[in-house]
Amino acid sequence: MAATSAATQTFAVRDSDGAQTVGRNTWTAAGNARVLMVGAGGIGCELLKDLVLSGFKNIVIMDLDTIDVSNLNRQFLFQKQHVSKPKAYVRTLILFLLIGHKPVASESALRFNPAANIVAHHRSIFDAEFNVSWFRSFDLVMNALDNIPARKHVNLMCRAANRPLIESGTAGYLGQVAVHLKNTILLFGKEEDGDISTSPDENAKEIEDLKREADELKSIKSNLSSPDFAKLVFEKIFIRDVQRLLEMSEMWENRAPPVPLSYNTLDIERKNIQSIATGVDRNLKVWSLVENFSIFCESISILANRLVQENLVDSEFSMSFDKDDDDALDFVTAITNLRAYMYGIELQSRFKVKEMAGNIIPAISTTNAIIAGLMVLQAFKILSKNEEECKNTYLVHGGQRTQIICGEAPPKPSKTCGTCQAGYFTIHIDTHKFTLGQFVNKVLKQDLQVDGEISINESGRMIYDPDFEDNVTETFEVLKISGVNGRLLVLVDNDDDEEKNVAINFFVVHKDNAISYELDGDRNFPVRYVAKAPADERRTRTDEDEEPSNKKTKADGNEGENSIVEVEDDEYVILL
Ligand SMILES: Nc1ncnc2c1ncn2[C@@H]1O[C@H](COP(=O)(O)OP(=O)(O)OP(=O)(O)O)[C@@H](O)[C@H]1O
Ligand SMILES: [Zn+2]
Repeated sequence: MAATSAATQTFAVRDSDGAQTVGRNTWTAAGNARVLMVGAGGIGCELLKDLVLSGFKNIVIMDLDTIDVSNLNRQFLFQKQHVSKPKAYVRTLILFLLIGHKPVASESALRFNPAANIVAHHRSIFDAEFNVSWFRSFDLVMNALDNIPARKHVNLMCRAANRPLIESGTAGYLGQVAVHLKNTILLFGKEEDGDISTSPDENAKEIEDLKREADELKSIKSNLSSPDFAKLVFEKIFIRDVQRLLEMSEMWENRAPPVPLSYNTLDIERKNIQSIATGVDRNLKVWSLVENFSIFCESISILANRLVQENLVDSEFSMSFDKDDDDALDFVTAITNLRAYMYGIELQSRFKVKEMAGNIIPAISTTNAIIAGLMVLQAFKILSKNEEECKNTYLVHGGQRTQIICGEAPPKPSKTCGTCQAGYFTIHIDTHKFTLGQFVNKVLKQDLQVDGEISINESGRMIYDPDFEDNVTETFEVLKISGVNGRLLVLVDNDDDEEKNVAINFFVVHKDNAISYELDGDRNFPVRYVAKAPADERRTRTDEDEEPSNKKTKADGNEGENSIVEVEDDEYVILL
């Protein structure tokens, strides 16, 4: 096959070439490292090529998807005949072209040897068999994903397995590479700021407003089948809500106030317009105010009718926006334009609204290529033990900056972030014998000295809390937390489910005939106990202070170093 030899010639890298380029030590470290690459799409495609060409020899690829025609314009390794094949599988074939070795099929994976040992899984990274022990088998994990849940999951697994993670993302011309080393793991994206506190008066007013709003919406919703439904919605959003806002005069001191629309006037004008543009024009032309009004009325009736029909079958059914649903897009275009008109904002075409509301950001292959390359540079630093030189790297475009690529040291773990502050343990037990009660008393209370109101969740299912002790005599097997990778999240304070309250994660591994338990993990994880204090005790506490009366807070310290610091207005964290 001509293509094969051409590709082989172009891409083959001899050991001596690579060693000369990056230095023998780095080259050897890359060659010896076992790397996991999660996601084989836009970035992954580039990354895989870069890894192989940079001397990496042991790579595991994971991608759950198959190739779509729409991928071909930028995921250059894919060709037309690969459409609908698993991405992971085709990667292997393509590498075969790159370095000229035959793929050998195995059950769920394909591998080939000897220059590079690449295993491809057409699977989701969430699958239970990819557990902590499995993650531990890698020296480095690289994410080339397109969604936050999968990124969070890999982050969690890397923390638990104590493996470095190089994270990536691109959006149009923008891109970023984030390095998550041990103890610097952060969630993808920015930490959220704490809640802004409100006074009791403000709260009462807020509750009253929320109630009024809920009643109003309920009454409108009860008129879904009424011919006046469009009018009811219109009058709420474009008249009453605006009038309420206009009453807050301080809001409009420095900007132009909105002008409420008139249903009746628009309704009369609507009868005079001929027909709304169709076809390409409908998408590209900016509709007039009356056209927007008319399409608003039409589309909302269609959607309301659809909702009524669906609710006959499933009373819980609710609609969500889909950019490819024509009626939904008509509705969103019209209603945003009506609102924009009211505020003197430029109206937009249906096409533009689709791009914005559908969050369509063109994928740019150059950006993916740059980001993949930058990931490999960070990988070199980690593998050649120069971790302190790692940088979170940003590809920026426009604005004030003159440089396109900027780097900064990865941020320190956040003191208020649940993922940063959580403890991660693997516990080896005989799941047929070990009971939940033993876990609570021996592991949590005695060994880790966790105190307070603990509740335990497993994959979203609550299995224990202080008012629900039914399971304490059950074994893990009976509770179906068996096998290789049942994940327990220990939540302290079950008043609210905020993620930051997740204090300790346990990965349960079954061990035949284990007499007691073995616990692997860093016992010096920062937060031992997160609890909400009653509102009147909101202040910074120290060891000497009295415990909040209704909480069994324990500062567990004998060196006087432990202190309870207030991290947010209504919460104490004990730092060890
Ligand atoms: N849980 C997961 N396990 C394994 N692979 C995943 C998981 N979630 C997402 N992926 C993969 O990550 C890749 C992300 O690549 P990319 O952002 O280029 O997406 P794409 O689907 O190829 O392109 P686009 O979304 O732009 O059409 C996809 O191939 C996707 O299948
Ligand atoms: Zn964090």
